[in-house]
Amino acid sequence: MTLCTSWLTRAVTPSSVYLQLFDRESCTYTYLLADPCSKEAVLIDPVIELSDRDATLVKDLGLKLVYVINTHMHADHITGTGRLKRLVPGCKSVISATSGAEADVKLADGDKVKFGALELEVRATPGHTEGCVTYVLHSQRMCFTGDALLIRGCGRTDFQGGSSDTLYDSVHGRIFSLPEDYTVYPAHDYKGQTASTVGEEKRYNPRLTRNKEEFNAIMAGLNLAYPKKIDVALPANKVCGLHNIPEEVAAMLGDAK
Ligand SMILES: N[C@@H](CCC(=O)N[C@@H](CSS)C(=O)NCC(=O)O)C(=O)O
Ligand SMILES: [Fe+2]
Repeated sequence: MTLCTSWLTRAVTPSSVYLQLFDRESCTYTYLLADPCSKEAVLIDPVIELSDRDATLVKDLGLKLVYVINTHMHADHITGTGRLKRLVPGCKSVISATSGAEADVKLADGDKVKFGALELEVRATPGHTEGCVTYVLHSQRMCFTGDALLIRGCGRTDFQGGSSDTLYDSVHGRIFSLPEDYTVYPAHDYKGQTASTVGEEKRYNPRLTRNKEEFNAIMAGLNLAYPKKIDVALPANKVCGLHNIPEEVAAMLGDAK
């Protein structure tokens, strides 16, 4: 396939634009995916403080942002979804219906998110939260696992309807069932890792290679501190990140109130 915009080379595979972006504060990965021919694009898991960065990138690359998507209702940062809707008029917010959050498009297991010639398959992968989904871009052999599956780890299961039993079944049934060469792109990494593969995680994930009983014990013993921003992030993320934005964030964003 010929590239429609050849100077997009740093971002392009033969038939898709793919960029991994990082938020140093929350260690969140945001992904920009686009069809280089139609220029239709989606953002997955944007962070509110970096919405200007994301909007500028979309503009610079000449992309048409169609959807701003979340893998789940985040507890550790405010989503950039609502703010991006203001910065890039016309794009729609997207999250799973089971997340309990408001959005223009509410997804269910098996739905497809189409942009240009590309398509994300929605796989329900609850357990970290009730509403977690994994987005699979089969044409590029990529999956965006949110906090369900992290590189050599997984999302915690101690709030937002989390359940280690459910998470174990989600990862084994809906992610490890993908072909082993599919690249795994998580929503966070705290150790500087960027991507993995289904095959690597099946072999080397220290939690999910164990049996379910052992996994449940590991998760019950994590003893993690609650995310610092959980009390502001959850109410804000219920409405696409546009509720009671902390003053320092609102001041930085200027128009987000
Ligand atoms: N210290 C951070 C929060 C870190 C944290 O709890 N991360 C979550 C994903 S964000 S909901 C998680 O599931 N971690 C799993 C793990 O094993 O670390 C903060 O204060 O924001
Ligand atoms: Fe999370």
